[in-house]
Amino acid sequence: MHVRHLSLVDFRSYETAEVALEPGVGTFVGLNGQGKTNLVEAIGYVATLASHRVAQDAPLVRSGAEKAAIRLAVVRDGREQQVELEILPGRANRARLGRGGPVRPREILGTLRTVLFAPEDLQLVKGDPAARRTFLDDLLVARQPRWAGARADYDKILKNRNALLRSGRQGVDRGALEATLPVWDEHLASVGAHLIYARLRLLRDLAPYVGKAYDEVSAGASDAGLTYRSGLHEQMAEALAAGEVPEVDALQAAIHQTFEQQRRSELDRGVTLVGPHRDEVTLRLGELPAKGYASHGESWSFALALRLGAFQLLRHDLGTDPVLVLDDVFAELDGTRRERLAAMVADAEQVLVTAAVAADVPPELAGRMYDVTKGSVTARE
Ligand SMILES: Nc1ncnc2c1ncn2[C@@H]1O[C@H](COP(=O)(O)OP(=O)(O)OP(=O)(O)O)[C@@H](O)[C@H]1O
Repeated sequence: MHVRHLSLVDFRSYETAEVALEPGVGTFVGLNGQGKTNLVEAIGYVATLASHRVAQDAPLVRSGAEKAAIRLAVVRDGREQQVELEILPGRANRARLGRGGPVRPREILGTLRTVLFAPEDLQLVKGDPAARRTFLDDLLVARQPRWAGARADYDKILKNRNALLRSGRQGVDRGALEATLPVWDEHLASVGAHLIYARLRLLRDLAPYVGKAYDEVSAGASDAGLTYRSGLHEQMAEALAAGEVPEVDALQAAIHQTFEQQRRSELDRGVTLVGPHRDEVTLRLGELPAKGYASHGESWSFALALRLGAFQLLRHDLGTDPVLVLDDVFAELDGTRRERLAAMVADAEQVLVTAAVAADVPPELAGRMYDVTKGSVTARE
């Protein structure tokens, strides 16, 4: 798939922008702070309903404006679909597909698929477990948008269960608490088991692509791997770390069993200690964890391999390429990695690149150039 046109109103630094795009490579070039990343951030937002840079929506709206709008024309297998999103911080966003009436924002997920690689991705390797959980869960949704609903349900259940446990610490009658808690245990175990199951299947499918991408980026046989580390009881945790994918029922039973083991700690601490929100994915190079052991260059290669692995998995699953976005990454890579990356993505249907200096982008990947200067985007002839 590819984006044929991008329109912005009051998004970040843009009052308005109209950008015609083409399949193949498009490179946005401009000095720092001119608005290159803002363009690809808007495209990524339509694909994921989230920014790769900020957790809140307010910074996405041009300072002084009340709302921002992004409109895209997306082409898949020769058919074009219009998708429009209005961002209203503090309120529900509004979405529209084609010429139809408003739809719930979640319904536009799947219209556009993107894989975005940015300097922030180094945190996938060096950062906290939350970054890797988000990577995995975002990829679940990119693969099958219905997982967005399960994720939201899980977050709600977790919030309610935590509130109940906290109320226990604040002196609410423990009898009443212990009568209500099983209801939330049941909800959490049910949705949580499905989420863990989906993550395990995703990891199993993704790992070979990541291993292959790592070897291509680093030109070596490094045995890059992914391991699921679960807070479930010991026997189950060992099985999951070994790459087993149990049935949902078995995972659900394991969550209940671990709740029983952890009951006292949960009541004392007032927080849920069991479930997918406590699990983690570790990245390995051979037997060593990447975090804390990998060199700076190896960490970059791993981050890149995760994104390129995701790209290959989606390409295989969907039968069409997601739009690949390489935001500001060439300046971070050494010459060899730059060239290997360029060779690896050259056959993607659409690659959007941002760079402060055109010379950082390998010439074979430069494609169509766009100059970005404060508030305007101009395609070079
Ligand atoms: N909500 C907003 N309202 C107005 N301007 C904004 C808003 N958010 C960001 N900006 C401006 O957008 C600019 C940053 O744009 P962007 O991040 O796209 O830069 P860039 O061209 O990718 O730069 P670099 O090469 O440094 O990464 C900054 O000048 C910033 O002040």
